[in-house]
Amino acid sequence: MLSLKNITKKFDGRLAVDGISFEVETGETLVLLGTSGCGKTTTLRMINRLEEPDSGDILLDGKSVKDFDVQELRRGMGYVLQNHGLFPHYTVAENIATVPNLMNWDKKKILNEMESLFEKLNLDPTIRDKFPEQLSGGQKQRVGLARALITQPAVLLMDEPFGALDSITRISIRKELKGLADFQEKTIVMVTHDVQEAFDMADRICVMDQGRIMQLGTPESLLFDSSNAFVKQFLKDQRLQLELKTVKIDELKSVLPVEWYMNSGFKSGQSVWEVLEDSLASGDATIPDPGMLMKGFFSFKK
Ligand SMILES: Nc1ncnc2c1ncn2[C@@H]1O[C@H](COP(=O)(O)OP(=O)(O)OP(=O)(O)O)[C@@H](O)[C@H]1O
Repeated sequence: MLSLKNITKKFDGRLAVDGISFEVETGETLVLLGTSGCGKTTTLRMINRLEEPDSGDILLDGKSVKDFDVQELRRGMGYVLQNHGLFPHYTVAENIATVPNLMNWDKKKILNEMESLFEKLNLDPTIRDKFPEQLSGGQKQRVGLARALITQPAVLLMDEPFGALDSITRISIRKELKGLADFQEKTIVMVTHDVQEAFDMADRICVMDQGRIMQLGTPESLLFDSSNAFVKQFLKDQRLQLELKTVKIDELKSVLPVEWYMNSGFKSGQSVWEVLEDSLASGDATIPDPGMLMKGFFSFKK
């Protein structure tokens, strides 16, 4: 478990992070969400000591990060950046093997782990000997992820990891990652300013403004249980889509007619959004009456 306790950081006398506290459970994904300059990246960088807080403490499984050897601490935390952070003069294979080489892994183990990551991250194995500039944006980001994951760190820090990608690639990488067992087991802190991305990835979301936490909670609680004016305004433009993505079809059982529920081709656990999307994609309606579904959704919200 990762705990931040009353963390403060100033740059040139100005507070960038102002008394932040939160905990991230093992296996949980916490997303720091907020506009540019609200202190998300600084918060993330303090976790692996790329920045030092002015006050407060950060604990990893009960031990202050200050008491770790800094190299050892960073090796235990994968770090993924928006611009992938690959070394331009290293091949893909050399980039991914950087930390395993520092840890004196034998060549065979590195190759085996690399092969398995190529498969999991949908990377074409023929790019192994290419240099980053010869790759597409999506491939570079996948290589960046492979590099962060190869040593199986317990903690993964991700700073706008999909920010440089087009929206289609971004959505597909997000879906792939969320499906990976390696990913689900980790303690993850991810930074983004993209509201949809936060809602797609997070177990809990920490909305920040001017170095402070405005609200920290599940996507549901941010949408349906927020009295915070900043949070309301921040989610305003995308609220309907977020709500449709957050409410599960199973939750509408009590408000939809039984025959609608019985005759529809949805899978339990799908969000209302996914059911609508599937229905549109299939061409012939898999749900008998989409209007009925929307009616049910709005009456559920009341
Ligand atoms: N090394 C630094 N020196 C001086 N000021 C800094 C430094 N790093 C960050 N800041 C300032 O601290 C504040 C918070 O920056 P930070 O990068 O953490 O915000 P952010 O929410 O991640 O924004 P963005 O999404 O634009 O990266 C900003 O006002 C920024 O200008």
